[in-house]
Amino acid sequence: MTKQTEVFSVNGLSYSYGNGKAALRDASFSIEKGSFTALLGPNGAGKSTLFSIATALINADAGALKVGGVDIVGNSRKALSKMGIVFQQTTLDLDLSILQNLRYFAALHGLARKVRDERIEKELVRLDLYERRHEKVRLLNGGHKRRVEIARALLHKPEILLLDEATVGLDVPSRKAIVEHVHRLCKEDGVGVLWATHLIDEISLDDHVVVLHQGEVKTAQPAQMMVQQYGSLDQAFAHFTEVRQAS
Ligand SMILES: Nc1ncnc2c1ncn2[C@@H]1O[C@H](COP(=O)(O)OP(=O)(O)OP(=O)(O)O)[C@@H](O)[C@H]1O
Repeated sequence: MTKQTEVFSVNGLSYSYGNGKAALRDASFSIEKGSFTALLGPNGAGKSTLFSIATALINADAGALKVGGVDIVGNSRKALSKMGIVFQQTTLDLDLSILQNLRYFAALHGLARKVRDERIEKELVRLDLYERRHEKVRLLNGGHKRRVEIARALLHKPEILLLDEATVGLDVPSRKAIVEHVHRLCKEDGVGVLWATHLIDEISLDDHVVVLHQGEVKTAQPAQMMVQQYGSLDQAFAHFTEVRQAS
């Protein structure tokens, strides 16, 4: 039975691209409401494959993925309405303004004008972008584009926010600002977060960590416990993946 506070779960998930190698193998973990879960894995671990299944781009060969208790297979519309997503590559329209991008997305979700405007204002204010709302997205730097994508992903009030390597290509201050903002969202809004990364320094001691390696979930536990057991997150990661992380 789905726990009341569980906003995302994968259970025995497997997928192969048909080349005889499993991109995901019997992967299981779950995310509670308001929890920040880092999906930590080196390149090729299977993170993007998991995101493709979560967004109904591909169907798993076996196992189940649920969003707010709703199975993505057969109910993808309902499951996706409970999920916000920020992909690795930007999916904003660069020739539209920030506001136009957000309004377009709000329309896709059928938000009424008043609700739409209130939510857009709230998200842009707390991301420090409200004054720039009429600027074309093309003119924004990478960090600000990411902020707009995060604002957009929250407009329909998802229970879970999925971010796939959201800080790739950003400078250190922009990365830090985004990591901090998303952690705040968990606390302030109670949204669950799945944060795919290969960068250990993006993880806080209060987070949960799922280590994915060669398609397998090697461990899923609080960061604090990993540190207690292995001395540091770096050492824990090395233990579970048997590779030292390149910086
Ligand atoms: N379209 C595809 N066709 C065949 N194999 C694929 C395809 N996409 C991914 N793979 C393979 O599946 C495995 C998991 O890849 P995936 O992209 O999910 O990992 P990842 O953790 O997201 O890595 P990265 O951070 O490099 O994107 C890898 O072995 C990869 O080579």
